[in-house]
Amino acid sequence: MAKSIDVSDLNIYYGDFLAVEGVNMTIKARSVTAFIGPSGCGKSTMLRSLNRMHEVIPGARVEGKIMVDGQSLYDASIDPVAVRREIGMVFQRPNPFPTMSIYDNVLAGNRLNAKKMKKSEADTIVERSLSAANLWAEVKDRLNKPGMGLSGGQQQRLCIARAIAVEPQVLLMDEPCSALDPISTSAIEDLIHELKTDYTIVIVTHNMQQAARVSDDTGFFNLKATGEPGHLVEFNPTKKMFTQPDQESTEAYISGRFG
Ligand SMILES: Nc1ncnc2c1ncn2[C@@H]1O[C@H](COP(=O)(O)OP(=O)(O)OP(=O)(O)O)[C@@H](O)[C@H]1O
Repeated sequence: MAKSIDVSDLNIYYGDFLAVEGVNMTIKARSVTAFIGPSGCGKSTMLRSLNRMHEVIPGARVEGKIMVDGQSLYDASIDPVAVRREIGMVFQRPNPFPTMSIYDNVLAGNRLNAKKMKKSEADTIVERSLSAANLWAEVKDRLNKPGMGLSGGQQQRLCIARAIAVEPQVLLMDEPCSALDPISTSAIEDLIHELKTDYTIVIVTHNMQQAARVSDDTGFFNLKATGEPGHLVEFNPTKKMFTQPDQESTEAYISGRFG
């Protein structure tokens, strides 16, 4: 199910503005890759280019190549809607659909994919997804209650359940814990650790400790100067990155000397 992603010579634009320049990296299947770097260096932009969410913004485009298990993501024959189904996304703020029950929230993506489901099939998907998101035990007796009635951390796990209900190959997470308290953050980090046995996970985080705790590989992005495009300074196994980085600027950022 999980897929690897090869990025080569990637430039990412908003209209004429080159936001991210010249990225090369390989994201391994069944692993967690973290993107770190100071504000505005293009981490979220980079993440959104990996499931073609970037181009939803008028004028936004990419140059270069992204290969997902050998298939070109931006090939003319590829349907971006299908890509977004296979490469799911979890956002900074938990965003359950406010009028839907917990049950219906989990199934929202499956229902968008149109085909009619039997009740038993739907029940199975709901239980499997909520269990995988470590939320089943907490909500199994109130599946028909509103998703918005859950705590922030539970809502974020509900959003992760919704993302995995459609059985994606890759999960992109854009600062998934930034709106959560430390206990909920720890629950999500444990979950990320478990999910990587089945999924390729890419996470943007401002939290160095979190990157060190959850990821196998880390990409450090930076700006050469204000107004310049963001670029990938270093991409290495997280252990190496946090103990013996290749670049001085990585060390300065990680040790809190800038950004
Ligand atoms: N919709 C947009 N239209 C135009 N420019 C944008 C848009 N979104 C982001 N940018 C610009 O692209 C650059 C990279 O932004 P991005 O949000 O990817 O950075 P980031 O590293 O994720 O920042 P942060 O850590 O603050 O979330 C910035 O200069 C930003 O102003």
